[in-house]
Amino acid sequence: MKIIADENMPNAKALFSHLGDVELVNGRTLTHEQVKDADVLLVRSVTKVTKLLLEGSSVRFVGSATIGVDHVDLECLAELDVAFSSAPGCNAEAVADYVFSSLSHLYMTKKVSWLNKKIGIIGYGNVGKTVYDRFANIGCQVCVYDPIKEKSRDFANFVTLDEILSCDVISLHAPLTHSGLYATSGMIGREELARLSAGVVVISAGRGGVIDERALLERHAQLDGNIHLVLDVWDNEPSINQELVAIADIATPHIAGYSKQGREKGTWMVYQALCHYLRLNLGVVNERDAISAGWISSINANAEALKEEMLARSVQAIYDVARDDARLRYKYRENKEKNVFDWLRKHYVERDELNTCLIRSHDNDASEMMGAIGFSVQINHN
Ligand SMILES: NC(=O)c1ccc[n+]([C@@H]2O[C@H](COP(=O)([O-])OP(=O)(O)OC[C@H]3O[C@@H](n4cnc5c(N)ncnc54)[C@H](O)[C@@H]3O)[C@@H](O)[C@H]2O)c1
Ligand SMILES: O=C(O)[C@H](O)[C@H](O)COP(=O)(O)O
Repeated sequence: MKIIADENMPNAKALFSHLGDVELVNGRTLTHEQVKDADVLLVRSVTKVTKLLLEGSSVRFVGSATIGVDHVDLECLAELDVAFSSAPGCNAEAVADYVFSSLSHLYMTKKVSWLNKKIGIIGYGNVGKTVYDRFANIGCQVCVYDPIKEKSRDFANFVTLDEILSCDVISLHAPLTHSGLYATSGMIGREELARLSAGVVVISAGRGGVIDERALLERHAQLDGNIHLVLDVWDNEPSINQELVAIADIATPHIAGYSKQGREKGTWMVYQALCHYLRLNLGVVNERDAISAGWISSINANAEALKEEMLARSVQAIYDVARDDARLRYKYRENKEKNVFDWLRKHYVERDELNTCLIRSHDNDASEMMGAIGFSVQINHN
């Protein structure tokens, strides 16, 4: 069996080699010629899986080690009778870590406070719910807009999009969709942006294309720059708008989900799906071996510090998003790589998730908050 896999898929050779010959390729530039005699195609979000790529090939199974599936033409796969599987939720914890690291950065560098503010989330899927639960468990006033999930029985504080737009922090976690009643392409346009108040924090870590970037630049100018932008996803990646980079508080190259565990889990989930498709017993490699435990470190929570500062400094000890923002700005300035955006992603130094770090504390309140924000917690009774 011939398996073509994106070279940025961690552990692909280690996991899939017992199933067939694994060839690693650049997913962004993949052609029909390269896949035509493959049986299995394993991709990440940079590969457009279309009729053009697959028609006339021997590919029978496509796996995407990602949460988002907007790069895959699912109708075409069904038409060609090609099985498909993605990795729902694989990096939801990583994206939530990104959100809280960004808020930590804004607090520590500009004293932008979020703890007692109104938080609005767009999209209540695996990522949105993880982010929502963290805010809710910390004790924040949090609401969510998800007109599709609202109809299910999930309990959450569902509100209108208008109400979300009046919040102090808005975090976007909807997929990119172009059709249907609730299509998200351009859903945060000029009209919606006009409703944002000065001082708002907007975090975009879902997909580029959900916010209208031109309108965002205009609104930023209208508010005299008094809007905090945290941008991980962009229109037209990998050629991103440098005007927008310049005004963003945090600009990163679509790495919100790039924790070591999140990326490995993506590969592992696709591996499981392929084994299932091939009707193979999954015993050959177990999950414990496929996903790193992380370097379990521990932090003593300092309950004396201000709560928001304690949270911020602890989060930053494990993942400080400023490192990714600085790297992006430096690399674009230096501009020696042909494709800075993809280079940064390919050479990303993964980080561990907050949950790989154990918080030790005598203080119950501090422990509870640290647990709520994503750490593992051990309460010290002596
Ligand atoms: N930046 C990153 O690294 C990164 C990492 C993971 C996921 N993502 C993106 O985040 C998206 C969300 O991830 P997820 O795991 O929560 O996906 P999911 O499929 O579990 O959930 C998506 C949610 O969005 C809701 N939704 C759909 N249309 C909506 C609309 N018009 N308004 C509000 N909500 C709407 C859906 O009902 C669903 O509940 C993914 O589609 C992916 O594109 C980005
Ligand atoms: O959808 C996802 O899972 C994320 O956006 C993912 O982190 C994208 O990473 P890529 O596949 O582009 O490496």
